[in-house]
Amino acid sequence: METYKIYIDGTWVTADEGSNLEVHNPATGELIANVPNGGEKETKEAIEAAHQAFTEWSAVPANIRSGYLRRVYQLMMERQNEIARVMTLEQGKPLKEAIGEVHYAAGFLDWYAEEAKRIYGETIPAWSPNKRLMVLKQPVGVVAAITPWNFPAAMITRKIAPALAAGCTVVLKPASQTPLTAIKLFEIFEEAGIPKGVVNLVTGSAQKIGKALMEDTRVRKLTFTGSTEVGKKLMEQSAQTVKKVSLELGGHAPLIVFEDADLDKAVEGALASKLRNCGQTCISSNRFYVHHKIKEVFIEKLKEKLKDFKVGNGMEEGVEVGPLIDGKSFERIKAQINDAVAKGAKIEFGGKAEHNGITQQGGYFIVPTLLSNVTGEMLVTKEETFGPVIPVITFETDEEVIKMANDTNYGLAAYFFTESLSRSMRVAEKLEFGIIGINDGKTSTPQAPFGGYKESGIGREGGHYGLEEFLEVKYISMEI
Ligand SMILES: NC(=O)C1=CN([C@@H]2O[C@H](COP(=O)(O)OP(=O)(O)OC[C@H]3O[C@@H](n4cnc5c(N)ncnc54)[C@H](OP(=O)(O)O)[C@@H]3O)[C@@H](O)[C@H]2O)C=CC1
Ligand SMILES: O=C(O)[C@H](O)CS(=O)(=O)O
Repeated sequence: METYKIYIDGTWVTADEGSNLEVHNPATGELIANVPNGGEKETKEAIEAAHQAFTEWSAVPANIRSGYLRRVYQLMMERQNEIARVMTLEQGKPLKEAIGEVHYAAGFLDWYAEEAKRIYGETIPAWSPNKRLMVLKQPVGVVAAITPWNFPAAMITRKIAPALAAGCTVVLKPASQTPLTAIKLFEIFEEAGIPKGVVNLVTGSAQKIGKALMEDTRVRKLTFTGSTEVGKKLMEQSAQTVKKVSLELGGHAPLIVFEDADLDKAVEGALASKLRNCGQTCISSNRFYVHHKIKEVFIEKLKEKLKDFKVGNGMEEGVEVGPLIDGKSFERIKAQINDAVAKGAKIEFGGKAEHNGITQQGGYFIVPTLLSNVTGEMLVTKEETFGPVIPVITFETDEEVIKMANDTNYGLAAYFFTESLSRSMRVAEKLEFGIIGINDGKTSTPQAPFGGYKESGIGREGGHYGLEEFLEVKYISMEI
């Protein structure tokens, strides 16, 4: 069994106490690797390394920084199969989807290699003839990045690429379920020649690492993707030293199928948004609002398509829906299905929780489950599902469905299908979500701003917006 190391100040090291964290394959339950169980000591060493490296790295000319990012992009694309295989082993997503994520993740390096060269300031016409006013954009400093297990590569590069482009240095804590993909990326950062201390990787106790990062005044920025619950905790902790924060948190996306929708397009978009990563994404549609006049035909079309989806080990050819990440997720989703049925929902497809039992060398699989007769009292319409469950709720008027769609504390993504241009603009403007898909269930791309309203987060990642999160604005007034 291989035991990996963490990367601090340009060196691969073990954890001081020598203890390790186990990494398991969610499709089989088997132990696949050990990684260091780092804590306060390793985190402080990583912060010191990033702090020492910041002065030099922030002074590296933008085109040189851009060159480093471009090299990382090239290496990621050259090693995409190796990275994808590790990702499937530790996270479970089908290999084809893992390759797609590596391309998505590398796309942030490609985009920010260019953005690094365009961090413009400005001059402002002064009101006094003997003054000159200007604005500089400068890197915020040492960045703490904490990432989730559902996109083990993309959530790292979506943070590290703009941070390095801006001239910041980084300490990363990846999710404990998926550290191996992070290690692969740091091998590439090292191979690309990124100077020591600029990027640092610590695996281990979330609480200890998080506390050390949040308490340290040298850390000037927190960028986090994960649950709203943890995001709130980190936001509280970062307030003690007034860190800048970017938070990409939970979601509960509505997907609306209007009476005039192209139903084949709607079915395709619904399944794309729902079954990507086995529904374990914050922008997965969680509530399917279907106009009452087309509900039956929509459900029949969905059922026809669902029959084609093969559930299983992501390493197997043709598998399109892998396992859930762990037993906790499995139990939550089973409870949501059982709650819905107990309150009158009908299982139109799936519902079988194929639980081989992780203790008996099995994984946690749930057949994509289509529920009809769903009402607002059911857990599936309130709690983030993070799994392959499709609850269908009917509606009659535009006003009614917009009100239902907005009735959540989340505000990350929303989708709707209609062939009407005027309805598209009216509904898009009224939906209280940061990401809107119109006849489109696959919205994520490196060049666009990703982020949410309300308790889905603060700030944006991707596009030129993502760079601003790592920059300070300095105003200079000069008397001449
Ligand atoms: N917005 C999004 O993109 C995502 C949202 N989620 C939501 O979060 C739920 C749970 O998923 P999960 O990955 O466990 O998300 P968490 O929010 O629990 O974990 C996300 C990251 O935060 C770390 N973390 C957890 N607690 C702390 C803490 N107190 N201080 C510092 N870091 C901490 C985790 O480390 P460790 O792994 O060591 O616990 C992990 O690296 C999902 O069911 C879903 O609802 C999940 C993934 C992505
Ligand atoms: O599309 C994406 O980038 C992911 O859905 C991000 S998240 O689910 O981890 O927020």
